[in-house]
Amino acid sequence: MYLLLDVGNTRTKAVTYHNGQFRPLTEVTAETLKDEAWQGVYVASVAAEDKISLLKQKLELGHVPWHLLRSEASAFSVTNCYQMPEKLGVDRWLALLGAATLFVNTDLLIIDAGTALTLDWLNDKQQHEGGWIIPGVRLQQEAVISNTAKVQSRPGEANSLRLGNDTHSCVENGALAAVTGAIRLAWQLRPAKHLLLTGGDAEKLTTYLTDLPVYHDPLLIFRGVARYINS
Ligand SMILES: Nc1ncnc2c1ncn2[C@@H]1O[C@H](COP(=O)(O)OP(=O)(O)O)[C@@H](O)[C@H]1O
Ligand SMILES: CC(C)(COP(=O)(O)O)[C@@H](O)C(=O)NCCC(=O)O
Ligand SMILES: [K+]
Repeated sequence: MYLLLDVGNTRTKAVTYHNGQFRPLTEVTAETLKDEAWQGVYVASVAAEDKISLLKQKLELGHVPWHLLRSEASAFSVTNCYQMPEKLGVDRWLALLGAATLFVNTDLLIIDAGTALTLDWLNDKQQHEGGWIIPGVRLQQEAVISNTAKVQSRPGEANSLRLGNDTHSCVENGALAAVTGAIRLAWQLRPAKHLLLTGGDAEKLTTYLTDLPVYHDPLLIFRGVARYINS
């Protein structure tokens, strides 16, 4: 049994991996992990470096081998287009590797709706063609709130594209419009066979993209991690 961790800028997601099966863990504490004989911990982290050593201590898993994954120029017949490949967020790299297990040699637009919203294109030769990074749904709201005097709102659950009629609804719905608008522009500029969506806001966003071939997969990054375990 392996423990897989995806450490993002907002929260840490965890799954167990055994015989090709993923099982999400809702609680990740020393107490909930202590009874398992872990074969290894695989970590995809875009957080500050010191966060991992703290996590290792906190989870009391110092005796288990930890593997910190890094973005590469190429692996598993997938290529990374960055001139400095290690600079591509490892979550984005693993999402590309995960996507290529679901749809082999297929044009894909891969979107991770996390703290930031990342959009990456993978072509049918499994070459990463590049992408975009924009503020995610919550950051869109925070950007306006923290840089203006009179938008005294608080980031909330953006749940509608209707025209707002007070500051709060204008900020919330505007954030959703910015994100879904960027996704639609991405699709218009360069459509693909499928639009793969993952991340904390993925489920919410699918509601506004029902006319596009959206494939929602909460495990996308972990599918990428599993390729390193199986290799
Ligand atoms: N239980 C939750 N805790 C925190 N954020 C959540 C939760 N469920 C959905 N979200 C949404 O997910 C976003 C973070 O997505 P996530 O993929 O976890 O980010 P990251 O990978 O950057 O840590 C938040 O901005 C929030 O809108
Ligand atoms: C773009 C990201 C911040 C997204 O991370 P997240 O919002 O999901 O926590 C992360 O992939 C990252 O730090 N990337 C490094 C820069 C790059 O990908 O070019
Ligand atoms: K992420």
